[in-house]
Amino acid sequence: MLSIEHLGYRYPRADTAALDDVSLTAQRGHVLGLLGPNGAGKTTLISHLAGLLPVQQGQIMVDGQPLATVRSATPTRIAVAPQEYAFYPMLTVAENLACFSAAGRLTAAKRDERIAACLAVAQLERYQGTRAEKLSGGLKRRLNLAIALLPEPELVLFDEPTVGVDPQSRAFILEAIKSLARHGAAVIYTSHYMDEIEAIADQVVILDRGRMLCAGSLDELLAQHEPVMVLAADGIARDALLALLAKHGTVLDSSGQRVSLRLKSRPAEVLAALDNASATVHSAQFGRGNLEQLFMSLTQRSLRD
Ligand SMILES: Nc1ncnc2c1ncn2[C@@H]1O[C@H](COP(=O)(O)OP(=O)(O)OP(=O)(O)O)[C@@H](O)[C@H]1O
Repeated sequence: MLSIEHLGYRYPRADTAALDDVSLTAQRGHVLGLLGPNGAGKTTLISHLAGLLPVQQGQIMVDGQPLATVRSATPTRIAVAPQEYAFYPMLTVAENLACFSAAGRLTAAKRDERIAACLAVAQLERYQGTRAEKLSGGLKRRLNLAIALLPEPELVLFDEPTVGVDPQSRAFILEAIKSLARHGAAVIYTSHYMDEIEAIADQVVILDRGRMLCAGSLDELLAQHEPVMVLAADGIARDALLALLAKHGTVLDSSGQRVSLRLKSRPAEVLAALDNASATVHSAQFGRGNLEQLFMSLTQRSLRD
């Protein structure tokens, strides 16, 4: 449905590009997860799709037509749930929805139907009469979600919708977004939480400093990389432990005697080497890595830096 080709963007007077040669596609019925640390370019990408930034380099097409053409012909096909709260704080939940549905040029009959449906999706029925400014952080995010969904968009963009949200609302928002894709929308979801991307995304793009590091399904991405071992050992000095493990792979992360290692050797060889060095292994897990470890192995940095 959406195809971005070789997108590049540099903010006025910036030294480096915020986006550099980014190409991706988003399909109906799928969630595309855009994972990257602070400053990776996620918001810049979403801002392009929201029509807030002009295309400087490359192109963005929706069903074969330039995005700008689609946006001006049928603006409601694409919706954005931005990072900021996008509603009127002084109005109640119901008034906000009425106001945004009027702005979305829905017919009166359709308007009532959509308001009811979006209240239900965001489970905000109980809060219809509450002024938006009085809602908790999680409920405010849910109001953002309800407003974004009012016009039944075909492509929905979520820019870190769970920032500052309690765990219950977070789980709820993720589930609502997944169900949106199940009902046929194309969804782009940005986050710097790898567990959210792992939970929600059918396809994953990892962005860093404006560039795409890799793209594919979660399984494809994780299968391309060597397995990871996470172990805790003592009876051996930390420096000696790290030096020993460095012979068997790349140390991704370590804290005290707990180490994550991208393996080059077989796990049994690592355990035998530790045994020979009189180390006591308290726990060892072996398997494919996660997105955080993949990011670290590609950049030698943490997603959370
Ligand atoms: N208005 C602006 N003017 C100049 N540079 C900007 C502007 N907005 C963002 N940038 C820069 O562009 C780069 C990408 O920023 P962007 O906000 O898109 O990243 P992000 O992945 O959304 O980060 P975060 O997770 O912190 O929201 C960063 O280096 C940032 O400093």
